[in-house]
Amino acid sequence: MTKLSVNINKIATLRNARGGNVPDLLKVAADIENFGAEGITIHPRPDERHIRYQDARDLKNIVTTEYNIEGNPNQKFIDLVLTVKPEQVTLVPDGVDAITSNAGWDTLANASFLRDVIGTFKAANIRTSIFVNADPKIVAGAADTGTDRIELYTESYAEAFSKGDTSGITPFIAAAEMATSLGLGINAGHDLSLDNIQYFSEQIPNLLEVSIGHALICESLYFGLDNVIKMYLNKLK
Ligand SMILES: CC(=O)[C@@H](O)[C@H](O)COP(=O)(O)O
Ligand SMILES: NCC(=O)COP(=O)(O)O
Repeated sequence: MTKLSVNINKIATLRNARGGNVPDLLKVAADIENFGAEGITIHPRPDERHIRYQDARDLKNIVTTEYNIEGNPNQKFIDLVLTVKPEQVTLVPDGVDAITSNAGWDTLANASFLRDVIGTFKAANIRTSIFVNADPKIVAGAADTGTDRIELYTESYAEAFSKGDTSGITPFIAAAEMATSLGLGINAGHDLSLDNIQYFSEQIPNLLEVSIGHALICESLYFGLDNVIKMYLNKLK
C-alpha cells in the first residue's frame, strides 16, 4: 500500500500572491487530510517564497497524518526540523536560486555530511529520507549514511512517460531493488501526476509513499481537491 502525501507548497504560493491569508494554508491542510490524503509535505525554501518557516511550525498543530518536511539541510533548516519534529524529514540538495528541486544527492561525494545530518535527525527520533536519482550506486551510498528511506527523484520518469516512453521506469526498478536489498524504505516524488502515477506504483516494488504537489493542485483546478485526492488514492490501490 503506497501512501499519498500531498505537497502544499502551491497553496502557499497562491496565498502569498496577495499577501493575506487566502487560501488559509492550515485549513487546506486539514481539508486535504479529511479528503483522504495520508500525509502532508512541505518544502520551505530559504527565500520563503511559498512555505514560510512559521507555516512549518503552525502545521505541526494541524497535521494528524504523516508530516514530512523537505529541504536542504542548512543550519536554519536543521533547527526548524528539530523544533517542529515532523514524522519524516527529506533531505534535498536544492540550490537557493533553483526554480524547483532539480537533482538528487551525490551520496558518495557528500557521505560524511549526510551521515552527520542523518544522525542528528535520527537522534531526535525523526525518520529520515534522502532525495536521490535512480542510480543503484547512489542508493548504496544512501544506505551507508544510515538513512531510513530514500526518495526517488522521478522527473526523468515523468518526462519520458509524457512522451509515451515507458522505458524511463527501468532505472527506477533497479534503484528500488537495490534499496530493498539494503533494507531502505522507498518514497518517490517530483512531477508525478494522475497520468503517470499508476504505472509508476505498479512497477516499483515496495513503494511506501509518494509526495505530489504541482500536478495535483493543477488537476484540482478542473476536478476539485476532494475528487483529485480520491482519484490518486484509487490509482495507488
Ligand atoms: C523535493 C521535490 O521533489 C520537490 O518537488 C519539491 O518539494 C517541490 O518544490 P517546489 O514546490 O518548490 O517546486
Ligand atoms: N517530494 C516531491 C514533492 O513533494 C512534490 O513534487 P511535485 O509534485 O510538486 O513535483
